[in-house]
Amino acid sequence: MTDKIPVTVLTGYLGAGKTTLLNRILSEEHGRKYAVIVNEFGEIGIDNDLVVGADEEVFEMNNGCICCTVRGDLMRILADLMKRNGKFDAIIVETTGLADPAPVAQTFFVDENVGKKTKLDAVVTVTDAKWLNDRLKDAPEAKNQIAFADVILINKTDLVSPDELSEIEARIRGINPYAKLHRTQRAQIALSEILERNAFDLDRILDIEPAFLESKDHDHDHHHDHGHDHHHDHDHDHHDHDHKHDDHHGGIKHYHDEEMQSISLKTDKPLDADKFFPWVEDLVQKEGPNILRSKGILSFKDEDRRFVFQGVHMILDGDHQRPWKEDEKRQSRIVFIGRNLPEQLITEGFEGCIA
Ligand SMILES: Nc1nc2c(ncn2[C@@H]2O[C@H](COP(=O)(O)OP(=O)(O)OP(=O)(O)O)[C@@H](O)[C@H]2O)c(=O)[nH]1
Repeated sequence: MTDKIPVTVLTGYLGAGKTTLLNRILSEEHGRKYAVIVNEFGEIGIDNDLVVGADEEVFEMNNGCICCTVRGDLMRILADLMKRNGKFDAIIVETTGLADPAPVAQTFFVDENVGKKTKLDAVVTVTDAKWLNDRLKDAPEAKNQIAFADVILINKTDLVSPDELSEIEARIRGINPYAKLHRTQRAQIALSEILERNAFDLDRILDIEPAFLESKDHDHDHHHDHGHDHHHDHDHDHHDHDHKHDDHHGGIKHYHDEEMQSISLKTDKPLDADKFFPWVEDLVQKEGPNILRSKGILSFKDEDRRFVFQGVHMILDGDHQRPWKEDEKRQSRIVFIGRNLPEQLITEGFEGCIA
Protein backbone atom coordinates (compact mmCIF):
# COMPACT_ATOMS: atom_id res chain seq x y z
CA MET A 1 0.00 0.00 0.00
CA THR A 2 1.23 3.42 -0.82
CA ASP A 3 -0.30 6.85 -0.86
CA LYS A 4 2.38 8.26 -3.06
CA ILE A 5 1.05 10.44 -5.84
CA PRO A 6 1.37 8.77 -9.24
CA VAL A 7 3.27 10.66 -11.91
CA THR A 8 2.85 10.01 -15.62
CA VAL A 9 5.60 11.26 -17.90
CA LEU A 10 4.39 11.95 -21.45
CA THR A 11 7.13 11.94 -24.03
CA GLY A 12 7.37 11.58 -27.77
CA TYR A 13 9.16 13.39 -30.55
CA LEU A 14 8.18 16.84 -31.84
CA GLY A 15 4.63 16.91 -33.10
CA ALA A 16 3.83 13.27 -32.35
CA GLY A 17 0.62 14.07 -30.48
CA LYS A 18 1.52 14.60 -26.80
CA THR A 19 -0.67 17.68 -26.33
CA THR A 20 -3.48 15.95 -28.20
CA LEU A 21 -3.25 13.08 -25.72
CA LEU A 22 -2.99 15.41 -22.77
CA ASN A 23 -6.11 17.30 -23.85
CA ARG A 24 -7.94 14.05 -24.32
CA ILE A 25 -7.06 13.01 -20.80
CA LEU A 26 -8.08 16.34 -19.33
CA SER A 27 -11.36 16.55 -21.24
CA GLU A 28 -12.62 13.22 -20.06
CA GLU A 29 -14.99 12.71 -17.15
CA HIS A 30 -12.34 11.21 -14.98
CA GLY A 31 -13.42 12.57 -11.66
CA ARG A 32 -9.80 13.11 -10.75
CA LYS A 33 -7.80 16.22 -10.24
CA TYR A 34 -4.55 16.40 -12.14
CA ALA A 35 -1.65 18.76 -11.85
CA VAL A 36 -0.04 19.26 -15.24
CA ILE A 37 3.54 20.30 -15.87
CA VAL A 38 4.54 21.24 -19.40
CA ASN A 39 8.00 21.92 -20.73
CA GLU A 40 8.69 23.36 -24.15
CA PHE A 41 11.51 23.97 -26.53
CA GLY A 42 11.48 27.59 -27.70
CA GLU A 43 10.97 30.80 -25.80
CA ILE A 44 7.35 31.52 -26.20
CA GLY A 45 5.08 29.15 -24.38
CA ILE A 46 2.44 27.92 -26.74
CA ASP A 47 1.66 24.49 -25.39
CA ASN A 48 0.45 25.72 -22.04
CA ASP A 49 -2.02 27.86 -23.91
CA LEU A 50 -3.26 24.91 -25.90
CA VAL A 51 -3.95 22.72 -22.92
CA VAL A 52 -7.67 22.56 -22.23
CA GLY A 53 -9.34 22.12 -18.91
CA ALA A 54 -10.61 24.68 -16.52
CA ASP A 55 -9.80 22.83 -13.35
CA GLU A 56 -6.30 21.75 -13.96
CA GLU A 57 -3.41 23.82 -12.90
CA VAL A 58 -0.80 24.01 -15.60
CA PHE A 59 2.77 24.72 -14.63
CA GLU A 60 4.96 25.85 -17.41
CA MET A 61 8.66 25.34 -17.67
CA ASN A 62 10.05 27.13 -20.65
CA ASN A 63 13.37 27.86 -22.08
CA GLY A 64 15.34 24.78 -21.78
CA CYS A 65 15.04 21.11 -21.79
CA ILE A 66 13.50 19.39 -18.86
CA CYS A 67 16.22 16.81 -18.78
CA CYS A 68 19.05 19.13 -17.85
CA THR A 69 18.79 22.81 -17.04
CA VAL A 70 15.17 22.68 -16.10
CA ARG A 71 15.34 19.61 -13.95
CA GLY A 72 15.86 21.82 -10.94
CA ASP A 73 12.63 23.59 -11.89
CA LEU A 74 10.83 20.30 -12.08
CA MET A 75 11.99 19.39 -8.61
CA ARG A 76 10.93 22.77 -7.27
CA ILE A 77 7.48 22.56 -8.82
CA LEU A 78 7.06 19.04 -7.47
CA ALA A 79 8.20 20.11 -4.03
CA ASP A 80 5.67 22.96 -4.05
CA LEU A 81 2.93 20.63 -5.16
CA MET A 82 3.76 18.22 -2.38
CA LYS A 83 3.22 20.93 0.18
CA ARG A 84 -0.39 21.17 -0.93
CA ASN A 85 -1.31 17.66 0.01
CA GLY A 86 -4.72 16.44 -0.97
CA LYS A 87 -5.32 19.04 -3.68
CA PHE A 88 -4.84 16.65 -6.56
CA ASP A 89 -4.72 12.96 -7.32
CA ALA A 90 -2.03 12.62 -9.92
CA ILE A 91 0.64 14.54 -11.80
CA ILE A 92 1.20 14.55 -15.55
CA VAL A 93 4.46 15.86 -16.97
CA GLU A 94 4.56 16.60 -20.70
CA THR A 95 8.16 16.94 -21.82
CA THR A 96 9.42 18.64 -24.95
CA GLY A 97 9.77 16.51 -28.01
CA LEU A 98 13.51 16.84 -27.66
CA ALA A 99 13.78 15.62 -24.11
CA ASP A 100 15.52 12.48 -23.08
CA PRO A 101 13.13 10.82 -20.64
CA ALA A 102 15.87 9.12 -18.63
CA PRO A 103 16.91 12.08 -16.48
CA VAL A 104 13.27 13.08 -16.04
CA ALA A 105 12.38 9.63 -14.76
CA GLN A 106 15.49 9.65 -12.65
CA THR A 107 14.23 12.68 -10.72
CA PHE A 108 11.66 10.48 -9.04
CA PHE A 109 14.29 8.10 -7.74
CA VAL A 110 17.31 10.15 -6.86
CA ASP A 111 15.68 13.11 -5.21
CA GLU A 112 14.78 12.01 -1.74
CA ASN A 113 11.95 14.45 -1.11
CA VAL A 114 10.32 13.88 -4.45
CA GLY A 115 10.73 10.13 -4.13
CA LYS A 116 9.11 10.00 -0.73
CA LYS A 117 5.87 11.52 -1.92
CA THR A 118 5.55 10.60 -5.58
CA LYS A 119 6.01 7.53 -7.63
CA LEU A 120 6.68 7.31 -11.31
CA ASP A 121 3.66 5.48 -12.62
CA ALA A 122 4.59 5.14 -16.27
CA VAL A 123 6.53 6.72 -19.09
CA VAL A 124 4.08 7.05 -21.97
CA THR A 125 5.59 7.73 -25.37
CA VAL A 126 3.60 9.00 -28.32
CA THR A 127 5.12 8.25 -31.70
CA ASP A 128 4.25 9.64 -35.09
CA ALA A 129 3.63 6.75 -37.49
CA LYS A 130 4.35 8.99 -40.45
CA TRP A 131 7.75 10.32 -39.41
CA LEU A 132 9.16 7.88 -36.89
CA ASN A 133 11.29 6.00 -39.40
CA ASP A 134 13.03 9.19 -40.41
CA ARG A 135 13.55 10.27 -36.81
CA LEU A 136 15.07 6.95 -35.87
CA LYS A 137 17.73 7.75 -38.45
CA ASP A 138 18.54 11.27 -37.35
CA ALA A 139 17.25 11.84 -33.82
CA PRO A 140 18.65 9.79 -30.96
CA GLU A 141 16.06 11.31 -28.61
CA ALA A 142 13.31 9.57 -30.54
CA LYS A 143 14.94 6.22 -29.93
CA ASN A 144 15.52 6.87 -26.22
CA GLN A 145 11.92 7.87 -25.78
CA ILE A 146 10.86 4.52 -27.17
CA ALA A 147 13.43 2.56 -25.20
CA PHE A 148 12.27 4.14 -21.96
CA ALA A 149 8.56 3.77 -22.50
CA ASP A 150 6.20 1.59 -20.52
CA VAL A 151 3.33 2.42 -22.85
CA ILE A 152 3.72 3.46 -26.50
CA LEU A 153 1.10 4.97 -28.76
CA ILE A 154 1.70 4.57 -32.45
CA ASN A 155 -0.28 7.65 -33.36
CA LYS A 156 -1.40 9.12 -36.70
CA THR A 157 -2.20 5.70 -38.12
CA ASP A 158 -4.44 7.54 -40.60
CA LEU A 159 -1.35 8.88 -42.37
CA VAL A 160 0.27 5.53 -43.23
CA SER A 161 -0.63 2.33 -45.06
CA PRO A 162 -1.17 -0.95 -43.17
CA ASP A 163 2.20 -2.20 -44.43
CA GLU A 164 4.01 0.88 -43.23
CA LEU A 165 2.27 0.54 -39.90
CA SER A 166 3.45 -3.05 -39.48
CA GLU A 167 6.96 -1.99 -40.30
CA ILE A 168 6.87 0.82 -37.73
CA GLU A 169 5.53 -1.53 -35.13
CA ALA A 170 8.33 -4.00 -35.81
CA ARG A 171 10.92 -1.25 -35.47
CA ILE A 172 9.46 -0.15 -32.16
CA ARG A 173 9.36 -3.72 -30.96
CA GLY A 174 13.00 -4.06 -31.93
CA ILE A 175 13.91 -1.15 -29.66
CA ASN A 176 11.52 -1.98 -26.84
CA PRO A 177 9.96 -5.42 -26.69
CA TYR A 178 8.30 -4.80 -23.31
CA ALA A 179 6.14 -1.73 -23.61
CA LYS A 180 2.44 -2.01 -24.16
CA LEU A 181 1.71 -0.87 -27.72
CA HIS A 182 -1.43 0.83 -28.98
CA ARG A 183 -2.27 2.06 -32.44
CA THR A 184 -4.15 5.35 -32.29
CA GLN A 185 -5.62 8.22 -34.26
CA ARG A 186 -5.65 11.61 -32.61
CA ALA A 187 -4.31 9.82 -29.53
CA GLN A 188 -7.67 8.24 -28.95
CA ILE A 189 -7.30 5.73 -26.19
CA ALA A 190 -8.97 4.69 -22.95
CA LEU A 191 -7.59 6.63 -20.00
CA SER A 192 -7.07 3.43 -18.08
CA GLU A 193 -4.43 2.46 -20.63
CA ILE A 194 -2.43 5.58 -19.84
CA LEU A 195 -2.94 6.63 -16.26
CA GLU A 196 -2.37 4.86 -12.99
CA ARG A 197 -0.91 1.83 -14.67
CA ASN A 198 1.77 1.13 -12.11
CA ALA A 199 3.83 0.17 -15.10
CA PHE A 200 7.21 1.75 -14.56
CA ASP A 201 9.66 -1.09 -14.29
CA LEU A 202 12.87 -0.12 -12.56
CA ASP A 203 14.60 -3.44 -13.22
CA ARG A 204 14.12 -3.09 -16.93
CA ILE A 205 15.45 0.46 -16.85
CA LEU A 206 18.49 -0.67 -14.91
CA ASP A 207 19.17 -3.14 -17.70
CA ILE A 208 19.22 -0.28 -20.20
CA GLU A 209 20.84 2.29 -17.89
CA PRO A 210 22.89 0.63 -15.16
CA ALA A 211 23.74 4.06 -13.75
CA PHE A 212 20.10 5.09 -13.40
CA LEU A 213 20.11 5.21 -9.61
CA GLU A 214 23.45 6.88 -9.20
CA SER A 215 22.63 10.16 -7.62
CA LYS A 216 25.71 12.25 -7.90
CA ASP A 217 24.70 15.83 -8.14
CA HIS A 218 24.37 16.37 -11.83
CA ASP A 219 24.55 20.10 -11.63
CA HIS A 220 28.20 19.96 -10.75
CA ASP A 221 29.52 18.01 -13.61
CA HIS A 222 27.89 19.36 -16.61
CA HIS A 223 29.28 21.95 -18.74
CA HIS A 224 27.20 22.35 -21.76
CA ASP A 225 26.08 25.49 -23.31
CA HIS A 226 22.47 26.19 -23.96
CA GLY A 227 23.32 28.61 -26.66
CA HIS A 228 22.16 32.13 -26.36
CA ASP A 229 19.05 34.09 -26.91
CA HIS A 230 19.14 37.14 -29.04
CA HIS A 231 16.43 39.63 -28.46
CA HIS A 232 16.09 41.80 -31.50
CA ASP A 233 14.19 45.03 -31.68
CA HIS A 234 11.73 43.67 -34.13
CA ASP A 235 10.43 41.36 -31.50
CA HIS A 236 11.73 37.98 -32.24
CA ASP A 237 13.83 35.51 -30.36
CA HIS A 238 16.13 32.84 -31.51
CA HIS A 239 17.45 29.98 -29.52
CA ASP A 240 20.11 27.46 -30.31
CA HIS A 241 20.07 24.27 -28.41
CA ASP A 242 23.72 23.90 -28.37
CA HIS A 243 24.88 20.67 -26.83
CA LYS A 244 27.96 19.54 -28.57
CA HIS A 245 28.53 16.33 -26.77
CA ASP A 246 27.08 13.47 -24.88
CA ASP A 247 26.56 14.48 -21.31
CA HIS A 248 26.48 12.69 -18.07
CA HIS A 249 23.74 13.48 -15.63
CA GLY A 250 23.87 11.62 -12.40
CA GLY A 251 25.69 8.89 -14.26
CA ILE A 252 23.35 8.78 -17.23
CA LYS A 253 24.67 9.36 -20.65
CA HIS A 254 22.69 12.05 -22.23
CA TYR A 255 22.55 13.20 -25.79
CA HIS A 256 21.22 16.31 -27.46
CA ASP A 257 20.72 17.27 -31.02
CA GLU A 258 23.10 20.17 -31.35
CA GLU A 259 21.66 21.33 -34.63
CA MET A 260 18.15 21.82 -33.40
CA GLN A 261 17.10 25.44 -33.11
CA SER A 262 13.93 27.39 -32.72
CA ILE A 263 12.75 30.70 -34.09
CA SER A 264 10.01 32.42 -32.15
CA LEU A 265 8.16 35.36 -33.64
CA LYS A 266 5.46 37.56 -32.31
CA THR A 267 3.55 40.67 -33.20
CA ASP A 268 0.81 42.72 -31.63
CA LYS A 269 -0.48 43.80 -35.04
CA PRO A 270 -3.21 41.68 -36.62
CA LEU A 271 -2.19 39.35 -39.44
CA ASP A 272 -3.75 39.14 -42.85
CA ALA A 273 -5.03 35.59 -43.37
CA ASP A 274 -4.84 35.99 -47.15
CA LYS A 275 -1.15 36.65 -46.84
CA PHE A 276 -0.31 34.29 -43.99
CA PHE A 277 -1.62 30.99 -45.36
CA PRO A 278 -0.04 31.18 -48.83
CA TRP A 279 3.22 32.25 -47.20
CA VAL A 280 3.35 29.50 -44.62
CA GLU A 281 2.23 26.81 -47.06
CA ASP A 282 4.96 27.80 -49.46
CA LEU A 283 7.50 27.93 -46.65
CA VAL A 284 6.79 24.42 -45.38
CA GLN A 285 6.66 23.03 -48.91
CA LYS A 286 10.15 24.34 -49.55
CA GLU A 287 11.68 23.99 -46.11
CA GLY A 288 9.54 21.16 -44.76
CA PRO A 289 12.35 18.64 -44.34
CA ASN A 290 14.20 21.10 -42.07
CA ILE A 291 11.21 22.54 -40.27
CA LEU A 292 10.24 19.69 -38.02
CA ARG A 293 7.60 21.54 -36.12
CA SER A 294 5.71 24.80 -36.26
CA LYS A 295 2.89 26.05 -34.11
CA GLY A 296 1.28 29.26 -33.19
CA ILE A 297 -1.63 31.18 -31.82
CA LEU A 298 -2.62 33.85 -34.29
CA SER A 299 -4.75 36.95 -34.38
CA PHE A 300 -6.19 37.73 -37.81
CA LYS A 301 -7.74 41.03 -38.73
CA ASP A 302 -11.55 41.13 -38.58
CA GLU A 303 -11.60 37.91 -36.59
CA ASP A 304 -12.67 37.62 -32.97
CA ARG A 305 -11.41 34.12 -32.42
CA ARG A 306 -7.90 32.87 -31.87
CA PHE A 307 -6.50 30.78 -34.67
CA VAL A 308 -4.41 27.82 -33.57
CA PHE A 309 -1.88 26.88 -36.19
CA GLN A 310 -0.02 23.55 -36.21
CA GLY A 311 2.53 22.02 -38.53
CA VAL A 312 4.67 18.91 -38.58
CA HIS A 313 7.06 19.12 -41.53
CA MET A 314 4.85 20.05 -44.49
CA ILE A 315 1.61 18.85 -42.96
CA LEU A 316 -0.36 21.82 -41.72
CA ASP A 317 -3.38 21.92 -39.53
CA GLY A 318 -5.29 24.69 -37.85
CA ASP A 319 -8.54 25.89 -36.51
CA HIS A 320 -10.36 28.88 -35.15
CA GLN A 321 -10.57 28.31 -31.47
CA ARG A 322 -12.27 30.24 -28.70
CA PRO A 323 -12.80 34.02 -28.93
CA TRP A 324 -10.08 36.26 -27.60
CA LYS A 325 -10.89 37.27 -24.08
CA GLU A 326 -11.54 40.89 -23.14
CA ASP A 327 -8.43 41.17 -21.05
CA GLU A 328 -6.25 39.11 -23.35
CA LYS A 329 -3.62 40.71 -25.51
CA ARG A 330 -4.36 39.94 -29.14
CA GLN A 331 -0.86 38.91 -29.94
CA SER A 332 0.20 36.47 -32.61
CA ARG A 333 2.93 34.07 -31.58
CA ILE A 334 4.50 31.43 -33.73
CA VAL A 335 7.45 29.13 -33.30
CA PHE A 336 9.42 27.12 -35.85
CA ILE A 337 11.64 24.29 -34.65
CA GLY A 338 14.12 22.55 -36.88
CA ARG A 339 17.59 22.33 -38.32
CA ASN A 340 19.31 24.91 -40.52
CA LEU A 341 16.34 27.20 -40.37
CA PRO A 342 16.44 30.12 -42.81
CA GLU A 343 16.00 32.66 -40.08
CA GLN A 344 15.93 35.81 -42.12
CA LEU A 345 13.56 34.38 -44.68
CA ILE A 346 11.16 33.26 -41.97
CA THR A 347 11.35 36.51 -40.02
CA GLU A 348 10.81 38.71 -43.04
CA GLY A 349 8.12 36.46 -44.41
CA PHE A 350 6.21 36.60 -41.16
CA GLU A 351 6.48 40.37 -40.98
CA GLY A 352 5.13 40.50 -44.51
CA CYS A 353 1.92 38.87 -43.28
CA ILE A 354 1.01 41.77 -41.01
CA ALA A 355 -2.25 43.31 -42.19
N1 LIG B 1 -3.41 13.23 -39.16
C1 LIG B 1 -3.26 13.19 -37.83
N2 LIG B 1 -2.85 14.29 -37.17
C2 LIG B 1 -2.72 14.21 -35.81
C3 LIG B 1 -2.99 13.02 -35.09
N3 LIG B 1 -2.75 13.27 -33.78
C4 LIG B 1 -2.35 14.55 -33.69
N4 LIG B 1 -2.33 15.14 -34.91
C5 LIG B 1 -1.91 16.51 -35.27
O1 LIG B 1 -0.50 16.61 -35.15
C6 LIG B 1 -0.12 17.93 -34.76
C7 LIG B 1 0.76 17.87 -33.52
O2 LIG B 1 0.01 17.38 -32.42
P1 LIG B 1 0.39 17.75 -30.92
O3 LIG B 1 -0.51 16.97 -30.03
O4 LIG B 1 0.43 19.22 -30.76
O5 LIG B 1 1.86 17.18 -30.85
P2 LIG B 1 2.94 17.33 -29.66
O6 LIG B 1 3.62 16.03 -29.56
O7 LIG B 1 2.29 17.86 -28.44
O8 LIG B 1 3.90 18.43 -30.27
P3 LIG B 1 5.12 19.19 -29.50
O9 LIG B 1 4.67 19.44 -28.10
O10 LIG B 1 5.30 20.44 -30.28
O11 LIG B 1 6.29 18.31 -29.60
C8 LIG B 1 -1.42 18.68 -34.54
O12 LIG B 1 -1.70 19.38 -35.72
C9 LIG B 1 -2.44 17.57 -34.32
O13 LIG B 1 -3.74 17.95 -34.67
C10 LIG B 1 -3.44 11.86 -35.83
O14 LIG B 1 -3.69 10.77 -35.31
N5 LIG B 1 -3.53 12.02 -37.18
